Amino acid sequence: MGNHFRTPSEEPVTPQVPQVGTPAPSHAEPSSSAQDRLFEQPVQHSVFDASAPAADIASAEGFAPLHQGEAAAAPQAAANPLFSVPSPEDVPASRPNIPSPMDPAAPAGQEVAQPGVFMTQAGPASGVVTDDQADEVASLDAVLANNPDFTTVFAPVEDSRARQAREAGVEPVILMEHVTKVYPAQPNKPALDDVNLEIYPGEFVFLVGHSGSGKTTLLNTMLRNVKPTSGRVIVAGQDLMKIKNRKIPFLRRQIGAVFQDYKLLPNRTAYENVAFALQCIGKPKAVIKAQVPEVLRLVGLAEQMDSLPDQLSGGEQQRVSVARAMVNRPPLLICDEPTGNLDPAISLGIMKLLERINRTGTTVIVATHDRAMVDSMQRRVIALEGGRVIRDQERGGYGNYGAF
Ligand SMILES: Nc1ncnc2c1ncn2[C@@H]1O[C@H](COP(=O)(O)OP(=O)(O)OP(=O)(O)O)[C@@H](O)[C@H]1O
Repeated sequence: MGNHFRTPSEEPVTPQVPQVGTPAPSHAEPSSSAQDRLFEQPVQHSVFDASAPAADIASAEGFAPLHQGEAAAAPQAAANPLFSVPSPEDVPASRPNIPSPMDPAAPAGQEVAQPGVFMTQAGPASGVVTDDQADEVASLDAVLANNPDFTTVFAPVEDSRARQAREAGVEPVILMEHVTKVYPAQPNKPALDDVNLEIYPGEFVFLVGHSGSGKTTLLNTMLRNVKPTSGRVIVAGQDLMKIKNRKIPFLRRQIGAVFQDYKLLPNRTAYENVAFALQCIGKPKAVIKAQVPEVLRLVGLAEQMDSLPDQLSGGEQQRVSVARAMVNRPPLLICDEPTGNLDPAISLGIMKLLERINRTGTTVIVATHDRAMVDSMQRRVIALEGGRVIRDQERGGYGNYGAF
């Protein structure tokens, strides 16, 4: 997705560097023994500590290969203070800053419209909401809340989770402030237009919107593949507008990336594709030998390690790609239409896999056109339109926009 009008002279803005998810050749930075030691320890993850062994994931309850059945249980993230943001299940679906129809009405003339809020008239000039009006709005709210399609149309821009995290002193993994991107080829049509976002550790976020609404550009700014025209992008404490080129490989090794077209090396086996990601960041052979089979087992490909990509189905190839993205245990996983080439049943498996990875504490961001998936998972949804965030909903569905 999202390769419109790209020219070699424009993107990427930084030198090609090895990164998890985009294997690069052997000029990878040498390993440091400290990093390797860290990699081999049972880790307390920092937001940007990419080093937990895959065995940690395996030990996470229920995080088993897909074919081994269901029941992924609670995440281990709770044991980790840095991943202590409440899970979506723990966060009340209330809408704190949104006036309830049961609240006393604002004095006449002082009603403040909020974006996306289903506003009602405040009632008669006296400011009193009649019981009938309150009942009507309450029942409509209930309908909206229970129907993803309606909910997404009328949903408010919510910030309760962000506020909770902020109050708890947790830093966002991703912070975007007034981010605008104008590609030279389209000077009058910003691909991103004053985007403000906070994404916290452990969140699972869907990014939706029409084709061309800016999803890929937004993900690319997080990876520093695209440098915004203006604004501020902080990823795990690194200011990407100021980061030095030589530090970008370190940034990217903390971010797993999964793409619609898998981006596997065609002449390498599943094992070799995953191993290559570790080789690129200088992991010792012993670590690679231990980690790669483990992570392939976790994605249910224990039997296909020696298969070349063209001997695998689309879903299996995508699982190799997910394995490659997660083998270094990045705290952040960015997925650009990971199910775009897959049929619905296979897509479901990939999404379950991503959800399980998220349950181990990894922040997962998924750009998708998969309406059914977004509706069924009811996670945080950020909707883009014309490069602007038009909806940021703590738990939502796909909505009536963002479809093809
Ligand atoms: N390298 C580029 N040069 C010029 N314009 C670009 C470039 N990349 C993207 N655009 C434009 O920026 C806008 C956003 O594109 P982007 O690929 O981010 O959208 P998207 O939501 O990911 O779309 P899709 O769902 O089709 O992948 C579009 O108008 C697109 O044509």
